[in-house]
Amino acid sequence: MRKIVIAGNWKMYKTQAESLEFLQGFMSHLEETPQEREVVIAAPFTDLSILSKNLHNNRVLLSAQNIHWEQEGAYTGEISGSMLTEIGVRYVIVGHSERRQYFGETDETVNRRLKAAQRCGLTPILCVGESKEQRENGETESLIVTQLKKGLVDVDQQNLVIAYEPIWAIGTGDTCDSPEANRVIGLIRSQLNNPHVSIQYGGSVKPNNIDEIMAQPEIDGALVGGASLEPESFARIVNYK
Ligand SMILES: O=C[C@H](O)COP(=O)(O)O
Repeated sequence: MRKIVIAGNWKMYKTQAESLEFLQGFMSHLEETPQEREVVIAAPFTDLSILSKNLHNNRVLLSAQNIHWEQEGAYTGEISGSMLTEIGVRYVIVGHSERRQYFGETDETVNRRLKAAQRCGLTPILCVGESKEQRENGETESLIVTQLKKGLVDVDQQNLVIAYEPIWAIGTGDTCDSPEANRVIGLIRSQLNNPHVSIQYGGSVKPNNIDEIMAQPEIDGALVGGASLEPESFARIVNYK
């Protein structure tokens, strides 16, 4: 059975005070959210602890946006899995295109982070997706197959979510056509050895396109950036029809 997972990725937005203000506006909207939909917020490290203390039930699960592959050590600026699980974090985003583009993330480091997350019981959300240039050159399929093949070496597919995020659709308002997102997600599924892995779509998901995206048979959720920052907008997304 594939789970529906709707995750908001706050990226480098929201102080602690702003994150609590968000919760105040957001939680009441969840009364109408079907129980089987998993709602996740991937907040900056500094917000996770205070959010955890203010989320008194498991209706909203917390995610980090990165994790180091070692359990501890001299790795200035990094965070370990046990530091995250200790404060109640359940998910971690791994291999987001912004980490690949700006911080030197490779399929090999993605693989190490995925395994580290699973070792301490976190569910990783592995991001894959092509750039505009790669799409125009007809490289979408081969790129994604490579990202999966290298990223998933020795990774347990029983505890994994994948997000298909075409880079050209991120933060641009230029959403990938839903049938096309459905097709690529079908291709991703064909590369996996567990048919129950949930696969999200990400890239300019908004209140006005979520219904259409979630109507696609292969799409099991969304990874939402900008539209997850406002309570009403993210609520409309998690409460899609
Ligand atoms: O992780 C989320 C994605 O990068 C999508 O961001 P966006 O919804 O602002 O396009």
